[in-house]
Amino acid sequence: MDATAALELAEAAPFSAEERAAVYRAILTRRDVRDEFLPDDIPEETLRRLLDAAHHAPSVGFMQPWNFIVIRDAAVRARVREAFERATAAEVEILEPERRDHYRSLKLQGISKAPLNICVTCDRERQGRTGLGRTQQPDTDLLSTACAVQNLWLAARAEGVGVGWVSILRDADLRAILAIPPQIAIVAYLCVGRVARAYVRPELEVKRWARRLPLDELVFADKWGAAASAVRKDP
Ligand SMILES: Cc1cc2c(cc1C)N(C[C@H](O)[C@H](O)[C@H](O)COP(=O)(O)O)c1[nH]c(=O)[nH]c(=O)c1N2
Repeated sequence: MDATAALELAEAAPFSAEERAAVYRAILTRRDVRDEFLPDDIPEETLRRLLDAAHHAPSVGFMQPWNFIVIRDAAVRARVREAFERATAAEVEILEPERRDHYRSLKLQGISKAPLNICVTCDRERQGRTGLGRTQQPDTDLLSTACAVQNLWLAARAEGVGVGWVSILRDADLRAILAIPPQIAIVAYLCVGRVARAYVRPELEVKRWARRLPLDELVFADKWGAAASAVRKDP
């Protein structure tokens, strides 16, 4: 092994029971927040920690393809909100007729209520047109950016900050409103703000739109479709 690199290895022992519990608590109680935002601004230090958590996500070839457009301007958010309304109208049209009223009753964004919005983008050419790990799987830059979003989302939970991901937005609308150049992909539009309360279960489950699938039906052993009885329910 490269002796200089070996000097950079540090112990990677398991966390203490308390630390582990905190990590799993963040994972299990993270929610997509739409309506529980408080109006208080997020302190700069907190925002910086959230963005730094995102920036420490894994990325293909250590590409770090992300950028974060932090949006506080109410006028910009109002334009995004209008774009959301247009996109919702289009989405409702393609739903089965019997689900349309249910869909319309759901709250699916907090664009104006949250004091802060963040648009997370992916520069698809940050390391040239391909790069380590992307030759066969070119979309791994987008997947890396999604990892950054998840890091931010989990860190936000620990900070008492709610995050809601809004994808009911036409790419062209967001691109025009935020002046995003063509080679940059839009990955996520997030509503971000302090929250005092959050749903215990996913809001879409509480409101009977969907339910959590049983994990056991999703885990296979060795090949697609083979039940994995070896994966125990209670770790
Ligand atoms: C890529 C992507 C895109 C969206 C979402 C999530 C993700 C990962 N979610 C949130 C989604 O509805 C939510 O994660 C699930 O319902 C599960 O709930 P919890 O996140 O566990 O609270 C979401 N929610 C919403 O109200 N409007 C939206 O447009 C979207 N879009």
